[in-house]
Amino acid sequence: MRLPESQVAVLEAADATEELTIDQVSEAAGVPPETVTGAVFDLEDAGYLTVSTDETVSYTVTDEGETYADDGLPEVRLYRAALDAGADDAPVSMGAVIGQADLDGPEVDIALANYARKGYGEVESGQITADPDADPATDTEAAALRALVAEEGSRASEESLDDIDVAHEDALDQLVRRGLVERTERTVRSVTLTDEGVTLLMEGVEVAETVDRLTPEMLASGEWEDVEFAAYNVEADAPDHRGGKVHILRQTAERVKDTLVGMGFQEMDGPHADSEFWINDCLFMPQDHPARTHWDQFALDVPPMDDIPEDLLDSVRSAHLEGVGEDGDGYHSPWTEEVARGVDLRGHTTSLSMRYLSGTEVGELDPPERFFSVEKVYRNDTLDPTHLLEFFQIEGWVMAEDLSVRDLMGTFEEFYQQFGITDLQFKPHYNPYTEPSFELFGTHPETGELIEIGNSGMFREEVLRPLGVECDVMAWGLALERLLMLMYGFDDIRDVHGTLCDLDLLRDTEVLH
Ligand SMILES: N[C@@H](Cc1ccccc1)C(=O)O
Repeated sequence: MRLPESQVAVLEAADATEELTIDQVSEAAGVPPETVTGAVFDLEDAGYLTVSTDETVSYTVTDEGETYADDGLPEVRLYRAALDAGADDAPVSMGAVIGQADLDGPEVDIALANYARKGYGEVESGQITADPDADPATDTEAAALRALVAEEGSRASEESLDDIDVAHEDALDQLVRRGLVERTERTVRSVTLTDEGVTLLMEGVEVAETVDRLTPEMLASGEWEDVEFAAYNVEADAPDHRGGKVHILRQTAERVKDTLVGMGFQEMDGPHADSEFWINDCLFMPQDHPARTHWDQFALDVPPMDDIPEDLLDSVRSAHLEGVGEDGDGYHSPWTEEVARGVDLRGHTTSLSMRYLSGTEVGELDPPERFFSVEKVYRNDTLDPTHLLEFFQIEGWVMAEDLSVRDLMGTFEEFYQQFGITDLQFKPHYNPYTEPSFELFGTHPETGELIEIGNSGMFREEVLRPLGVECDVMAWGLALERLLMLMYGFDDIRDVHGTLCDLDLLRDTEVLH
């Protein structure tokens, strides 16, 4: 029997009675583990080997963990110092106890974060108490850490931890969460020779000369006709290689751009830090509107913007003070150029729509016109699963004669359908700059919750006339991150942004065009 070299090496290294892991076979046969794995699958298919699979978990103590294994966990040190200071009798001042516990810098926070959780006592308004019944000797985290360090080379399998009687899953989980221990999961395959395998070896196997790639020389010489090619095993385990890739948010932004370009839109571009004039005043937002305070927007301490066209400044001021049209009425509140020229981080990209609609970016517009942007905006929001201080807005507008809300709804349906979202819901809404206005909702694929994905409406006269626009304009601002949530089913925006992001989600998600 003739077999490829790697298979012969594996057969010869394997045993009929003793299970050997791929690594052991690799070492014995002098063949790399990936090659062994490939050969093992082929030999298993041919019936010469059986393969068993074992999932193993191993734990490694980190440098920080090593330090605490020597010096004691910060919370335990705090407890001992608190006892020494008599905090089991009456509350004692924190400052002195921390000094005594010899905790420095981040250790103080770590001690405080774990002290009450583990029942060592309470910390309140600078005073610390110690529970006299708490016992550091029964601290399962400390015990698990010691046991792991005691294991040779700081490595241990779950079984050996069981033996040392500290394998409380919770304690290990906590240590992992605290960054004191790293957990590694691995699939280990082991092989044994089958009877057929033994028979085959006794009958004798020879190495078949196989060729793993076709070369120009082989083609030229005609040698390719006589050689035997090795089959590729596409199921073999291979080491993971993780290259860099474009962030899924960026990839989706690109897809959104392509989609809108396909729908006949042109892209807008403009400053992230812009005057309040373009961000708010053009949008008929009164200068004393609650959204125009530092609670919502980030004002920048920079010189005022001086290149706002004078005639526009006048027409917008007049819209605010006197209103637009015969029956128009302005806001009866102050309007100053000083406020209008102040510079903010834009809270929406509707500032770009104003710049373009006013004719200052691409000149006078000739309806029908369609523009969009997919750009970052900044808001002084409270961080939570659906809000960040910055996010991407999909801004867009269509300028044409006789538009109606049906056109707007139809546009959204066409747009979202291309991302597989077909269950849009619309809710009447209020914006100072659109009438009518409505918010858009979609259903989260995992939680089933309705989530807001955008805001839209028909720009009102008070916005359009000062800009010199005579026909209708329908417009919107959609949240790119929310679209992403509906597409990929994550439910915390921090999974894709910032330090808490879900790396597996970012690595494994494929954005298809
Ligand atoms: N500026 C709005 C979106 C919007 C744009 C244009 C018209 C209507 C609404 C927002 O940020 O929520």
